Amino acid sequence: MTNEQLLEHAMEARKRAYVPYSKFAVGSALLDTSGHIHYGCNVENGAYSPTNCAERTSLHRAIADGVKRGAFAAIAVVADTNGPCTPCGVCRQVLSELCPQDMPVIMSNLRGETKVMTVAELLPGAFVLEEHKNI
Ligand SMILES: O=c1ccn([C@H]2C[C@H](O)[C@@H](CO)O2)c(=O)[nH]1
Repeated sequence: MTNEQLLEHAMEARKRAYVPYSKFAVGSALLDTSGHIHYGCNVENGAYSPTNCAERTSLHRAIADGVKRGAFAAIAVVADTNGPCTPCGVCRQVLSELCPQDMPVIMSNLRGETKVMTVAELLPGAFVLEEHKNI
């Protein structure tokens, strides 16, 4: 699976975004170590705070589908941004807990401007539970 292919899946996922409030559609595609892809899109809510970002949608969906913590290979994120779309702070924390620290996060926009950073690069000094520190 190339970065470009995973981004194509994120573009597909983006079409499913539920964004009546911000109108800002985000798509993600999360590749697990078995080769399965888990789609994510942002899902907003009239009470605002229940809104879920695309990245967390795909991560939580994968966990609910039985993927274990750490068994992820890459995630692609795309939105109509000026530069590549980067995950918010909350999503960085969730990525940090569930994914390998060296996992690539492939960020892009609709013009195909792409940047790749690892989970650790996106959240230096992340909060880590004591029981996760030696894993
Ligand atoms: O990386 C990001 C940044 C924002 N959003 C969503 C949250 C909200 O629905 C909308 C505007 O912030 O975009 C994501 O899904 N992923």
